[in-house]
Amino acid sequence: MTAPTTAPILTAPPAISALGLRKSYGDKVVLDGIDLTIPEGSIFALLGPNGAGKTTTVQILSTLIAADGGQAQVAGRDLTREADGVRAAIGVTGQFAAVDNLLTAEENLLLMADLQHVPRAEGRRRAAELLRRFELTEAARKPVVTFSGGMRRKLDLAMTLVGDPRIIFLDEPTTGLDPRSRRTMWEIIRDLVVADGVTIFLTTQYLDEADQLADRIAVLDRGRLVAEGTADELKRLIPGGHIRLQFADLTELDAAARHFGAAARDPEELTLRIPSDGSIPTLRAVLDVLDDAAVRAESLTVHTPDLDDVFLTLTGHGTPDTTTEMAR
Ligand SMILES: Nc1ncnc2c1ncn2[C@@H]1O[C@H](COP(=O)(O)OP(=O)(O)OP(=O)(O)O)[C@@H](O)[C@H]1O
Repeated sequence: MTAPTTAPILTAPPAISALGLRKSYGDKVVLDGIDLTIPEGSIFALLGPNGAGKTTTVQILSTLIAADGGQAQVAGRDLTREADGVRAAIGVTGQFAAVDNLLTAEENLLLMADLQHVPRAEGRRRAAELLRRFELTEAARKPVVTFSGGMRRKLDLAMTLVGDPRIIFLDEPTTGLDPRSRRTMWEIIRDLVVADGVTIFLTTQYLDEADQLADRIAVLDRGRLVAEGTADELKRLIPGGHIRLQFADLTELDAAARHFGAAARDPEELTLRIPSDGSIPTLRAVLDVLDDAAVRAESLTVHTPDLDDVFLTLTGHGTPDTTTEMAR
């Protein structure tokens, strides 16, 4: 037998791992056994509707509250036995933010640097760098109370970064922001991973946010993870694809509808929605049927399932807030 010639593959330990996390408030079970493995240098999204248990998960993993059961390691440290070590490695931004509205942006950052025991000169340097990076330099000396929602979120995140954390928890980082500010936040978040190699654990109610940002997504519903994977993997989990045919008038629509038994007919929109996997043979078959029947469609679009479909299928309910926000 010859000795192996290749070096053993060293895989980095996960930034966050959890097994069987549980939490109840009185009779109400909020987390019902959550397992997570999040690799270093990745963006993980915990996606769920209001009240699903997202904030509770962040609060437990960031040592703010204790779980009733299960175990977790964050930055290689045990959550309960080495809580101080966990705190030193993480930053938390979100619904329980530390921004003081009466102070200026700069004062908030310097205060945070002080609290983190960053030496005075280094604190000033980091504050200036963060203000520049988040395009807050001009507003640096203004009280935060005058800031827009987007500026406040940026400052909140900048304050988290003063301590140079390796793992960042972002609890609903773009809730309530207008579409433009959301895009800016997304760019900042992406850049953190690319430029600094940090790990990001974000919670969101927005399917498009998880789709845009996350390497992996877990869907949380009523305290349980109902699915986990990349956005594409999740989309593949479910059927729901269809071909949409648009017609010029009701006569053409009705003529077509007679040939597609399973199709949904929408007389107002003058469309026919035919369940389909979107493959070439099924497309060809649809076009052949239309040709044979001498029916003319104005346009044809193929719809592959998106995260909305996944969410609906997995949880049995939609995310009304998401729909409202995305429709703005
Ligand atoms: N301190 C508490 N005492 C009692 N119930 C609580 C407490 N904190 C959270 N809950 C309940 O636990 C459930 C999950 O709350 P959590 O804030 O984790 O949900 P979420 O997914 O973050 O929702 P949202 O998107 O609305 O922030 C909710 O029903 C909430 O009312």
